[in-house]
Amino acid sequence: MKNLHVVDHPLIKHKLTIMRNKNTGPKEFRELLREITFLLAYEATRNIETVEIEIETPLEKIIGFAIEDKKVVVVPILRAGLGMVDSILELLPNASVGHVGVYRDPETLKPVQYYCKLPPIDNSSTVFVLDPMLATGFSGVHAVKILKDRGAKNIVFVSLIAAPEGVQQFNIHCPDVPIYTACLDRQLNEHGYILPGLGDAGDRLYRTK
Ligand SMILES: O=P(O)(O)OC[C@H]1O[C@H](OP(=O)(O)OP(=O)(O)O)[C@H](O)[C@@H]1O
Ligand SMILES: O=c1cc[nH]c(=O)[nH]1
Ligand SMILES: [Mg+2]
Repeated sequence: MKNLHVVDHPLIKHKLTIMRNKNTGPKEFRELLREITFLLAYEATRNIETVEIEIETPLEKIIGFAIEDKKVVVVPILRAGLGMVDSILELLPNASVGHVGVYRDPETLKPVQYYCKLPPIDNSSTVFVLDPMLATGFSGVHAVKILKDRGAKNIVFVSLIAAPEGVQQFNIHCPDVPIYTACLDRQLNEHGYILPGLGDAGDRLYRTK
């Protein structure tokens, strides 16, 4: 699974364990998703472009670096991806944000798109697609296809938990898209839920069940 980057860190493991606990409520769940996304983003943004800029310290002139975050587009997959946006924008304050609304048909597990609003994207954009759960991978691959159709060449997928089945979908359909995740879980159950997972991320964020 060469496109997979599991960000292995004690802070992430600790926070993810609290998120997985069925007794953790929505306030703490949302806070932890924001915190882990911040830590994942540190790794996922490792290759974004910088330009050299001249500045003056109180002592002398130096050539420093500035990130080119105006070329960055952040795309949460609704709904659950929304819980990751604020924290990545803290690191990339000038990024544009696009939204792709997709839910899984509970029978077929195929993605049903109900919304898409994207800023201008071209082959110089770096696009971070956000979704806490990569289960079958159908929703993620769907979002990546939309972005490629708009001209994106440099796409990074950021998730909290990935299933082997979802990583395999990416390997087949978009092997050029790296996946950054906090954990590779064991497998999917017969309803397409990740085991051990954390349940339905959207429902836990927004208390819809
Ligand atoms: O990899 P997949 O099998 O496609 O599953 C992952 C998708 O399932 C969840 O969305 P859901 O359909 O529950 O919509 P929601 O975020 O609105 O709850 C999750 O947030 C992902 O988008
Ligand atoms: O385990 C899963 C699988 C898909 N979507 C979720 O929110 N959780
Ligand atoms: Mg859901």
